Amino acid sequence: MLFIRMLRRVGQSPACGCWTPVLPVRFLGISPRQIPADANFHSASFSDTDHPRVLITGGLGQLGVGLANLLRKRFGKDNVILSDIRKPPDHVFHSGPFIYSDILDYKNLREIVVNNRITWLFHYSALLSAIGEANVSLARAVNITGLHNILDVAAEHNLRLFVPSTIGAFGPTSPRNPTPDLCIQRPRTIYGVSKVHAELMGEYYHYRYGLDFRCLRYPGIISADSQPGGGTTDYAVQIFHDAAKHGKFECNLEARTRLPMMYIDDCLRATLEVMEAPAESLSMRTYNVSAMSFTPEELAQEVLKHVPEFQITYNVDAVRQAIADSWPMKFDDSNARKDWGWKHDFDLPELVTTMLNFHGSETRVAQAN
Ligand SMILES: NC(=O)C1=CN([C@@H]2O[C@H](COP(=O)(O)OP(=O)(O)OC[C@H]3O[C@@H](n4cnc5c(N)ncnc54)[C@H](O)[C@@H]3O)[C@@H](O)[C@H]2O)C=CC1
Ligand SMILES: CC(=O)[C@H](N)C(=O)O
Repeated sequence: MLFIRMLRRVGQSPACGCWTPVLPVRFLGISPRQIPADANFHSASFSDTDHPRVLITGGLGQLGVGLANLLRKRFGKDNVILSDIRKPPDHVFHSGPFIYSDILDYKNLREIVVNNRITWLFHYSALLSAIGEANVSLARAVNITGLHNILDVAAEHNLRLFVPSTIGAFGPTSPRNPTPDLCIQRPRTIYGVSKVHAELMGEYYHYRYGLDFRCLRYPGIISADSQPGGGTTDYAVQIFHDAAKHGKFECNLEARTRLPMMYIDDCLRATLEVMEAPAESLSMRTYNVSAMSFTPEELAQEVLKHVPEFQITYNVDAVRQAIADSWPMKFDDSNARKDWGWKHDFDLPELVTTMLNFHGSETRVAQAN
């Protein structure tokens, strides 16, 4: 009887159309994860004056360390825990809290969340598009089973959860120029399939259990001081290194392949902004974000303005090319701009100047030593 009375209290919220989480998830007979009866339900929330306690999974990849730096500046060093299954380099280990966390180990995840009173979770662990095609079963485990663990731990402990999606969540039957937020999504990679799954599961948990799920579809991200982890857009990172060091670059995509891209500072700022946006401003839970779109040929032209001897040649990788040909050429991110004021800072000329300045100064230091 008690259970039935409690169920009756679960209502429809007029603002978001989602189920109000009157009941802790474990009281619903259809809980996302069976929790032992004696377990505490940690509805860890923080007041506006407190800082969130943050966990970043998969934090040693291309994006995680930069995100930790940004969040630590905002919330304090000790409030942001970086985690991964790999051993951190010295400078990362000494820059703030680091912890081992395998997202496939649910008990380990729960222990970390409880012991550290985590309130915000940024879920960065994944196998990217190209490496995912080379190892489908691992990609399925990490990107899909791992995500289920993350959703459950976030729902049980009332966390605000950020999961990045990607331009790779679209496929050849999606409109490609531009690609809106809502359209056909039939990706042909395990990476893309797992990211559509993440978008849908996150939104389901939001409407069903009241999980504060937030998701951005990132374009290809370009960073100077971190290496990409096996994606289709990796060429747009490597080109700067090779241009500064060798004055030439061999590209694994065709010259005409147009893809949406973004400088890492814009990407991480967008991530923090959507996490801090008032819930009422979010008309959706998954947004496209974009900054620029270019082809290898156009990028090379811009590099040439700074490195006059620069030469680009092409040695196309068939797997990556097929993936790129199925992805958006240009992203429509008007909803992000309208709802929570998204605005990028870096267009192609600023990106190229910034990247070459970084690599140029690194090369000069290396030559001097
Ligand atoms: N870098 C980019 O251009 C884009 C990235 N994204 C998304 O952003 C997120 C972060 O991307 P990157 O940093 O580039 O990825 P990355 O591939 O560089 O790093 C992923 C990290 O996940 C970790 N990992 C793998 N298996 C794990 C496990 N079982 N438990 C815990 N960690 C595990 C790896 O050790 C690695 O450090 C990913 O979800 C990715 O899909 C989305 C679009 C573009
Ligand atoms: C765009 C992405 O998601 C990633 N960089 C990849 O190329 O797989």
